[in-house]
Amino acid sequence: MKYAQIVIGPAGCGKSTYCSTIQKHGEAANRTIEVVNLDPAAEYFDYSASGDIRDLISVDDVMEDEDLKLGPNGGLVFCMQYMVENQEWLNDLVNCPGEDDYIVFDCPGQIELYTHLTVMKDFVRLLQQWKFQVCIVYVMDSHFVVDIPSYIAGMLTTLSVMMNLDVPHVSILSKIDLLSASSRNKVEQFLDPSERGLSELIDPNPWMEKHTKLMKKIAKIVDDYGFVHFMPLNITDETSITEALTFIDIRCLQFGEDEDVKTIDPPDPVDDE
Ligand SMILES: Nc1nc2c(ncn2[C@@H]2O[C@H](COP(=O)(O)OP(=O)(O)OP(=O)(O)O)[C@@H](O)[C@H]2O)c(=O)[nH]1
Ligand SMILES: [Mg+2]
Repeated sequence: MKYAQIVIGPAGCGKSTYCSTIQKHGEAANRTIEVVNLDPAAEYFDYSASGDIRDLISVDDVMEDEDLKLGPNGGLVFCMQYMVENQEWLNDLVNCPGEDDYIVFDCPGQIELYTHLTVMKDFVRLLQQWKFQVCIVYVMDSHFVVDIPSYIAGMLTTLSVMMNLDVPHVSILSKIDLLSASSRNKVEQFLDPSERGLSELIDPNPWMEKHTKLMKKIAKIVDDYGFVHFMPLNITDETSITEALTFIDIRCLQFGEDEDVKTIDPPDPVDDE
């Protein structure tokens, strides 16, 4: 079996940093984790890439094409589509890296690629056809989830990606090391709410009664179904990196487990109400 983490998330959230952190962590543990750059507009990353979409096509190539007349965003989508249509090149790319078949794909930061366009779905299906066990690692900057409404909004974005891509999934909260102590406490509270759940953390707002009610309902659904699993990642703390990688390996990829056991546990059943 082969394993693939597809690392996605908004621009600047820390995807490339996550990839290099995981690769270095693997090296220290004597484990080979290949990283492939799939961002055709990438300018800087500090991992050692065993493959790079820019060897096939780059956004600059596309934007210079006088027939296509595409800007940076359209150009990027074009590059991704071009890549999945070039299956032979892609197959060589995923077969090329070293002996171990554990690949982390560093993807672009354009959210539409994951929420409603089909190109990443096509990419996932190709990897599955090539016998990869695939999971999505959705990176989210923890600074954007330090209050309850944004935390819930973050969950909903993650949920829409989950529904579009339809493979095991974890959300990594990045840049935890940069949070103030009070913001870190808040995030910890959201991640591990009391038994009464996330919905109880929402303060009533008399000026936005309807809005508060809606948020409580959404939070209740999130509580009940446990749809989205957020995992904090502090890249300065080896224990935190180990915890994140272990969660992904075991819960999302079944890496290192018996070949027979390949299913993810369904969420706990809830009553219809
Ligand atoms: N301290 C700290 N800095 C981080 C962390 N994650 C990312 N950064 C910094 O945030 C900036 C953006 O990080 P990248 O890893 O390039 O983000 P990205 O998601 O790959 O960005 P795009 O590819 O442009 O979408 C860089 O300056 C990183 O050094 C983190 O967990 N801790
Ligand atoms: Mg990047």
